[in-house]
Amino acid sequence: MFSRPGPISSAASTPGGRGASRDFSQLRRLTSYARPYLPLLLIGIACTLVSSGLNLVFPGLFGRLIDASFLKVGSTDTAPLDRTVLMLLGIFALAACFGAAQSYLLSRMGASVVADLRRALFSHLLTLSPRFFAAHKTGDLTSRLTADVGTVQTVVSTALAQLFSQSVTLVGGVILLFVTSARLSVLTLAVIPLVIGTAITIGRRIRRVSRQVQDAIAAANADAEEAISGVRVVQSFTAEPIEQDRYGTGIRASFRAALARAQLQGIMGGVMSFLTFGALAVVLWYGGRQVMAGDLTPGKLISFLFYAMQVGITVASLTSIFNQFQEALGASGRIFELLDERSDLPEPARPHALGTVSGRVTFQDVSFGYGDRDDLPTLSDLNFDVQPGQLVALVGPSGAGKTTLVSLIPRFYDVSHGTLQIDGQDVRDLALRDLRANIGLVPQETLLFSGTVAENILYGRPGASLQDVQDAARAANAHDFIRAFPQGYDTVVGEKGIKLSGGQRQRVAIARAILKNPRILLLDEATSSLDSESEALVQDALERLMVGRTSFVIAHRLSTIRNATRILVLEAGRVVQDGTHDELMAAGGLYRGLYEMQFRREQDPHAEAAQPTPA
Ligand SMILES: Nc1ncnc2c1ncn2[C@@H]1O[C@H](COP(=O)(O)OP(=O)(O)OP(=O)(O)O)[C@@H](O)[C@H]1O
Repeated sequence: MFSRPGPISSAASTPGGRGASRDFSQLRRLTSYARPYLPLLLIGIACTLVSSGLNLVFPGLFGRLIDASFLKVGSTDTAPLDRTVLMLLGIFALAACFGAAQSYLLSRMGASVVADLRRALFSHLLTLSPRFFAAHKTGDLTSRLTADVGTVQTVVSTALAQLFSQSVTLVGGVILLFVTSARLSVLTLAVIPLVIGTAITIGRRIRRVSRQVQDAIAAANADAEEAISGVRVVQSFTAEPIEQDRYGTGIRASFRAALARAQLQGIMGGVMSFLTFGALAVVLWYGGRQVMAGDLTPGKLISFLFYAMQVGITVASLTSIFNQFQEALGASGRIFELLDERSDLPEPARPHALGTVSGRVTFQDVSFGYGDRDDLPTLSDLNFDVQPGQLVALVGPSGAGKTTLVSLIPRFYDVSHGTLQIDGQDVRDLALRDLRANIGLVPQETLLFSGTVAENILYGRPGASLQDVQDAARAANAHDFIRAFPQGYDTVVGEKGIKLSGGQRQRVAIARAILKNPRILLLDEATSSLDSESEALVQDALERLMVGRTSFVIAHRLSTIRNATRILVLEAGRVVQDGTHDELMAAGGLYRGLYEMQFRREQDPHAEAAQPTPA
């Protein structure tokens, strides 16, 4: 699920001016997600104030109880004891109620904020361009959606609640310490800088090692994800030991880092508890002398000890909350970075209305490069005009740029030079939604989504009637095999459609495109060998799909090439030949060579097995 974190993981906050101001702006941004839940937050804080305040009453009452009752040995008047214990019970009950309300309200706010954040992040991801996805690992993106948002969730829901309650306890506790005994307070508070110092120094190292644990687990997970999704390849190569080794190495690294973290946590726990209890011992020693001298009542000393313990525990937990906040800031940095990612396909400020599309497609002086090889554009000087309803076959050697050309039409990439027009309008002047609503894509690798057959077809036009779905399936030669399934259209296709055969998947994808009814069709014919009956069914469905639409077909089949109104022959990103089958055959050159090679292979599939395909 998680991949190795990208280089951006250094977004974790750093001490110092710029880091601190970035932390602050991140915190502000994070809190902006809490704004819709302000009432929840305010009521939650109010509950926190009440429950923490009530908890602070307990040590004082306890001290009073000791002075009023326990020290009066032999007294039969138990009324003060009864009253105080009743009050204590009442206070504990009230504090518990308010504490529960506080925990629920703040957790609810945290869960809501995080759900909003996840939704915003996912919706935003869907707007980004293929260029972005080519540069980021899926595992890294899903890890931000799950692990990073999860880290923020822990902090927003639990640590935030604790931060409020502990802060109240700390401030109240320190005031009450001074009220109880100013001298003892000074003595006790001298330890606090030591506690904070230890927590911060060791805490920082724990955070570093925690990050190593996370990184190592993320890396191991990325390996596991790859091995599991490619389990057939792993098994067919009997490569299980290699994968076990790879995963084992990652897990060993995470184990070592986890051990180091456990050591540091052990040391921190020991030092903290020694400091806390050591301070209490000193207080007991000094306070005991004051009691003996009659400067302090025993009850007050006990109250003081309780307050000191409360303050000590609060300081320790505040330091751990501080560390959690630091982690959450790092994680939210990774999230905001994605949210700030802008698509490199800007939407026009005032999109032109597209209206009813006839399907004319014009390439004018189009050049295009992916940007990583500036000197070598992938496509150069493309000039052609395709009339509505024409079938254009794209042929050419592997790597010539056929797929790239086709992906410019739905604006998966923007042209580097020139213009690409649909019905005479530059695609960059159209709203992406309008443009893509008119384009149907049937890729070589058919991708179905987990869900039922019907849901997959409906993807083409959500809200279509069952009758429309069935008509589309019929036209795609898919109806009969779907009907033959025990669950019919409700058959679950499995992840990526794994439960269907290759030919069945293709026909469902064709039905989906038919239901969408686009004016322009982009088709990458599958090269995977289907048996001839299945291939004939797919071919027949495709032909029906293409009728009346402008179709660009990355052609692998002779029949498509022959039927095409026009054939564009690409070589190294340029159209080197353009014409009908007959014209190009007569002209000789690359097309004729490719055609004859494929023709020979179709006659005798074994003869040219080692040769590249025409398309
Ligand atoms: N996302 C990408 N980023 C960078 N370069 C790419 C990308 N996709 C393709 N290329 C490069 O662009 C060139 C054209 O690739 P393209 O996939 O368009 O060729 P093709 O003619 O469709 O090949 P094939 O018939 O083998 O599918 C190749 O050199 C390829 O390496």
